Amino acid sequence: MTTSFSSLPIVDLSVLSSINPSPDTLKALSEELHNVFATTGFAYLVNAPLTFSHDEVFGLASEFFQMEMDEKMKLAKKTFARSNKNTYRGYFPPQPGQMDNLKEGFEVGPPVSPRPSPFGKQQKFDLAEPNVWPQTKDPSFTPARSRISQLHNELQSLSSMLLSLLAISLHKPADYFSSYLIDSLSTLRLLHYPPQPSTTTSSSNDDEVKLCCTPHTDSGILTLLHQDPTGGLEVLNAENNWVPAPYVPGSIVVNIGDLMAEVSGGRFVATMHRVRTNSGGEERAGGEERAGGRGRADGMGRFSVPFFFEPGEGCVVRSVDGGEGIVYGEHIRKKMGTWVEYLHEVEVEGRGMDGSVGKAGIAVEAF
Ligand SMILES: O=C(O)CCC(=O)C(=O)O
Ligand SMILES: [Fe+2]
Repeated sequence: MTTSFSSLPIVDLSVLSSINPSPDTLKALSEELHNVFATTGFAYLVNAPLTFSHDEVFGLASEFFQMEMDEKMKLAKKTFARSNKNTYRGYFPPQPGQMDNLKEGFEVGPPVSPRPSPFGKQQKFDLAEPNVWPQTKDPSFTPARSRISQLHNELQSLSSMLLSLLAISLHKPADYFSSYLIDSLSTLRLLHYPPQPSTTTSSSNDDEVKLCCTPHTDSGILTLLHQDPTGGLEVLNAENNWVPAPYVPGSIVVNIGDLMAEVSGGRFVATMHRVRTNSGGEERAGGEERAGGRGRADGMGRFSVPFFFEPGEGCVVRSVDGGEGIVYGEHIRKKMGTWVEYLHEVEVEGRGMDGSVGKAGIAVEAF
C-alpha cells in the first residue's frame, strides 16, 4: 500500500560508483530502496553511475523531435504507417484526439537485438524486432544514435544493479533476478509533450486540471525516468492527493511497475502517476539551467526520457513467495490488449508519407 507521503524521497547512489563497496553499505542501500518502494513506490535517485548529463539526454530527445514530420513518420510503428514493418520499436505521433495524453515518442530497444522468441514473429507485435533509426541524408544523427544506444546500455546496467539490491532486500541472493536480463526487452522512450494551448482542459479530471499524460501505473518491473525542468509529474498518495514530483537537478526518478509489485509479493507498490501540463510562465519554474542545451528553444514543450526495464519475452516472472508465475511476453501483450492506460484505440489523423493528412487507423500505444 502506498502511504500518505507529501514529497518523494531522495536516494543517494554514490556507493554504486565506488570500486569496492562494503557489504554493509550495499545492505543499507538495499534496505533504503526497499523502504522507498514499500511506501511511496517512487524516489529521486542522485549520483547514479551514469556518464550522461541532463543536458545531453534532453539534447538527444530534442534533436530527434526537431526532425521533419515526414522523416519521423518513416520510423513510425506499423499502427501509424501501414507500409512500415516495425511494430514495437520506433516513432509514435501525437494523437490529436487525445488532448490529455498529447505526446510523441520514439522507442528504442536493446542495442543488440534480443533473440527472436518462438512465438514473437507470428504475433501482431514483434517484441524482439530490431531498432529503427533515422536515415537522414544529413549524417548528423549518427552520433546521437550511438549515444542513445549507450544511454540504453547504462540504464540497463543501473537497472541490473538496482534489481540485485532489491533481491537482497527481499532476502534473496544478489543474482536472484539475473534471468530477467536474458534477452531483456527494455525500452528507452524519448518523449516530447508539445506545448498545449492554454484553453485545453482535461475531460478526465473533475477539477479540470490540464494533463498531457493521464493517470496510470507502469506495467513492468522498474522505470528510470529523466524529466526535464519543465515540471508537471505528479504522484498519487494514499489520501488520493496528487503530490508534485518537480525537477531535481541531476536526478533520475525511479518507480516500481505492476509486475514488480507482484514479484515482491505485494511488498512494493506500483504508484499511480500523471503529468500535468504547464503552460506559459510556469514552464521554466523548476530549473535555472534549461536542460537540453543543443538547439533547445523556449516554448518547445516538455521532454522526458523514461527507461522501462523489461525481462525477456520468454522469461517466467513469479512472486518471491512462489506461485505459478507468468511469461513476460504474455504479461506485456495482455497489458497492451486490455489495459485502458496502455491502449489508446482511436482513429487518429495521421500524416501520410506524401504529407497528406488522413485516417491512419487504430493507434495503439504500448505501456
Ligand atoms: O513524462 C513523464 O514524466 C512520465 C512519463 C510516464 O509516466 C510514462 O511514460 O510511463
Ligand atoms: Fe509512467
